[in-house]
Amino acid sequence: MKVLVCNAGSTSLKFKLFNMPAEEVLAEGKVERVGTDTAIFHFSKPDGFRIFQENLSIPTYTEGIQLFLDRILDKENGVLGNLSELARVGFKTVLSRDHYGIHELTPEVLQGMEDYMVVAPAHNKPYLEAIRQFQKLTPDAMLVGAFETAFHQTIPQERRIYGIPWEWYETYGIQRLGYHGASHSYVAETLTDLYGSTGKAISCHLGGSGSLCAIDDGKSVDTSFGISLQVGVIQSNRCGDIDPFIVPFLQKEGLSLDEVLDGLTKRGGLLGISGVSNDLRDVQEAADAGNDRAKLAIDVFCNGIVRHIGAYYAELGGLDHLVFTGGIGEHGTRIRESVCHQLAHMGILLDDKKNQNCTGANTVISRDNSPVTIHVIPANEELGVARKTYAYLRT
Ligand SMILES: Nc1ncnc2c1ncn2[C@@H]1O[C@H](COP(=O)(O)OP(=O)(O)O)[C@@H](O)[C@H]1O
Ligand SMILES: CC(=O)OP(=O)(O)O
Ligand SMILES: [Mg+2]
Repeated sequence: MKVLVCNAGSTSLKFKLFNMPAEEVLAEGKVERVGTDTAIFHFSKPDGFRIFQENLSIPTYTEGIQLFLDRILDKENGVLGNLSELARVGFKTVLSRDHYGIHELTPEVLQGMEDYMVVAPAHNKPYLEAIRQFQKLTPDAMLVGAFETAFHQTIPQERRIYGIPWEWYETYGIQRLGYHGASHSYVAETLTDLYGSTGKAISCHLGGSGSLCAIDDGKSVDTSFGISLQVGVIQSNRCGDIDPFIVPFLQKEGLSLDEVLDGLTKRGGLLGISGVSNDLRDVQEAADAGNDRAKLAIDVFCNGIVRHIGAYYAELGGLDHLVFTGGIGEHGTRIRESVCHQLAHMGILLDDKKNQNCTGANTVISRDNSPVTIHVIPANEELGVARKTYAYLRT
């Protein structure tokens, strides 16, 4: 059965086409910097066929999806004769009111995504667009959503509950939910495959969005995202943790709620502090050229990671593995260096050479005598979604 997985990230669009249940990858594609004129397209097949294009104008996710579909349908180098060969399309969806785990994307589930648009605007919007595009393009395929919150259901209540009136929790379900479940669970599975158990681990998924997850014996026991994806470490253009009273204060100063939300969700984070870009590569380049705000943005980003690792170390009561994953986790050599050097006193001892030589593949980058083993594990969120999409039984 051919299963296509669509991972619409906040800055990127990733696809993997699987032959299931063999888990054979027939083709994969990635569009980076969606929504810009400097988008980058990668496409590859197991036979070695590769495409790499830079400086493309990809204003929306719809264009990015079409770019990938054109490639898989290409007469010469494609892998499908027709889109009707796709039996199922799995989406790494974020959240839908009252829906956790794996669901067929029925009108009710899509309505639940609409209902929660306000807490996940950078994610539910592109997913809804992508899902509607596939409803038209592949009317016979089953469309399935693997909602990110499922992995975090094991977080104990004292770390889920906010200090808010109890009826807000009961009436509106306001509590920490957590995201990046496909990535953090893949980290847990990979550590279990390598060591027989995760032990006490912290997974740092750092990409367009960033979240950390404390994992104890394979289970999520805390995470830095909340009910929304706006909190925790600073994100590429979202604010991360802030004092909630900034919102009414700015309103009182004359800004409308829409203006405040626009600032927090689109003009904050790395972009807001640096004033340069939401892409760490650009921010690093500016910092190297002497831009002080760019340097500060990187320092704030690293400090958030350090602070959360410290908190989770305390909650876990120790640490066996520290894992970096996601676009920045895999390629951000200097971010890993800065974070680990600040944590050497906790037994997180980086091998600088191994860190510099790491190409983003599955690698241990700690010193041989480091009490905590430090890993780079490339994210493979699509595999888990493919497995769940394939196994889904229509109810
Ligand atoms: N070589 C690199 N050095 C530093 N950062 C990088 C590098 N390559 C990618 N990144 C960062 O990774 C981010 C994208 O992460 P990714 O997890 O792929 O995206 P998304 O969050 O959209 O799913 C980019 O915004 C960029 O900042
Ligand atoms: C939740 C999620 O996957 O976010 P992103 O891809 O933006 O990191
Ligand atoms: Mg992502």
